[in-house]
Amino acid sequence: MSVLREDDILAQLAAVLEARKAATADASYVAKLYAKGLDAILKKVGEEATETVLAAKDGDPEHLVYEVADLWFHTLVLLAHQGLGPEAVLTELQRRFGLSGLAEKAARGGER
Ligand SMILES: N=c1c2ncn([C@@H]3O[C@H](COP(=O)(O)OP(=O)(O)OP(=O)(O)O)[C@@H](O)[C@H]3O)c2ncn1[C@@H]1O[C@H](COP(=O)(O)O)[C@@H](O)[C@H]1O
Repeated sequence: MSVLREDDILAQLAAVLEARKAATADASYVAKLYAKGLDAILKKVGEEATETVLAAKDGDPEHLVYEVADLWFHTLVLLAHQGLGPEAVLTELQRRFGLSGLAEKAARGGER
């Protein structure tokens, strides 16, 4: 069974991110990011991660949700740029589901 339905917002967004690979940079934020390249995308992911941390510290749930949405969005752009989609991450989370994080870490023999 697929981890993602076609009408799921993640699947719809992933389809738009794929389509933006053929778009011109002046008409689309995503196409502009693709044109800037991997380092620019990674910079946005780093910025949004920092903004998520700051939002969590300020205690406003709406602000936190807003920043996590920015972070998820930019990680989806990163995945698309690397030829991947959300289904790869969801499949990995599904594989881990029910596995104790502590047991998994012990099986690895400590830190990764
Ligand atoms: N979900 C998003 C989304 N979330 C955040 N953003 C953009 O990500 C940027 C967040 O960066 P910042 O908060 O740092 O704001 P900023 O100063 O404007 O950003 P920079 O100029 O520094 O990059 C903003 O420009 C937001 O508009 C998004 N841009 C697009 N999408 C989705 O992607 C689709 C395709 O977008 P386009 O390619 O622009 O049509 C859209 O229809 C949406 O569904």
